Amino acid sequence: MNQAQMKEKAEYVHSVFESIADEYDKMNNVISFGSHVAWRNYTMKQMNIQPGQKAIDVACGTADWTITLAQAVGKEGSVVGLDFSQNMLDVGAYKVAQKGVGNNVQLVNGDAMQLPYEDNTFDYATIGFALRNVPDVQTVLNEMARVVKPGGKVVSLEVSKPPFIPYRKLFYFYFYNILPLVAKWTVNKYEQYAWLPKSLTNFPDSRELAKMFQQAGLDPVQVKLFMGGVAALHIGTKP
Ligand SMILES: C[S@@+](CC[C@H](N)C(=O)[O-])C[C@H]1O[C@@H](n2cnc3c(N)ncnc32)[C@H](O)[C@@H]1O
Repeated sequence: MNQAQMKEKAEYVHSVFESIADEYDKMNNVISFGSHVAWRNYTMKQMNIQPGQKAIDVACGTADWTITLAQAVGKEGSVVGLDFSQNMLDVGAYKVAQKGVGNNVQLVNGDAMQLPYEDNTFDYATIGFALRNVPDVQTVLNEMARVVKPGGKVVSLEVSKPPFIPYRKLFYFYFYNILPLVAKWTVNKYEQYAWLPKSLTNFPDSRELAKMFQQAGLDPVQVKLFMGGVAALHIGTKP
């Protein structure tokens, strides 16, 4: 992708999330049949984050993962939730206040492609269901690897491509054909949710993504597939 195409993608993605912020949480449950909650819980167990640690949740959206991280690091720790959609952050800010974690959460309007933090700042950098949306996956992984400390972890939870081809085709049928219709019936939005499957088309599969983690200097890289590979967890450690 050249600079102009990356700019165009970022502007389009920004407009999509600005317009779906209010129903994002509801649709997340509908689209994944609620499974994303179990995937997120599993991920947190694997991360084994400790009280007092520092984390950044990149492209945090409505702050679900940010809040879970804040609860895990406790009062002595701190969490930044960063996103470029102010409407998504506003929904997140309401939830952060409701959950009573406002003291150790900072929600920041910023770009995942250029994190406004110094090298070696955080113990964890997470990104949930958002790598597909960024203009350049490698740049974002490099940025996340840059801002974690040596020994820190970069963690991505993302929709993926099932390795077993017949199952992949079945999943694609649901993702490309049924899902936008479900969105139309549920929240009367088709175009914005037709973006979701499109965002997977050129996205790397779980093996390719693991290589990109390695290219960002992360080693080892653990990979776990969920539901036969419709979603994948990648955890890379900064040496
Ligand atoms: C599908 S939502 C995921 C939200 C949240 N991480 C979650 O797990 O529910 C994708 C988010 O990525 C954000 N995003 C996409 N590109 C971004 C970028 N370049 N910089 C910052 N945020 C970005 C969008 O605004 C949106 O909130």
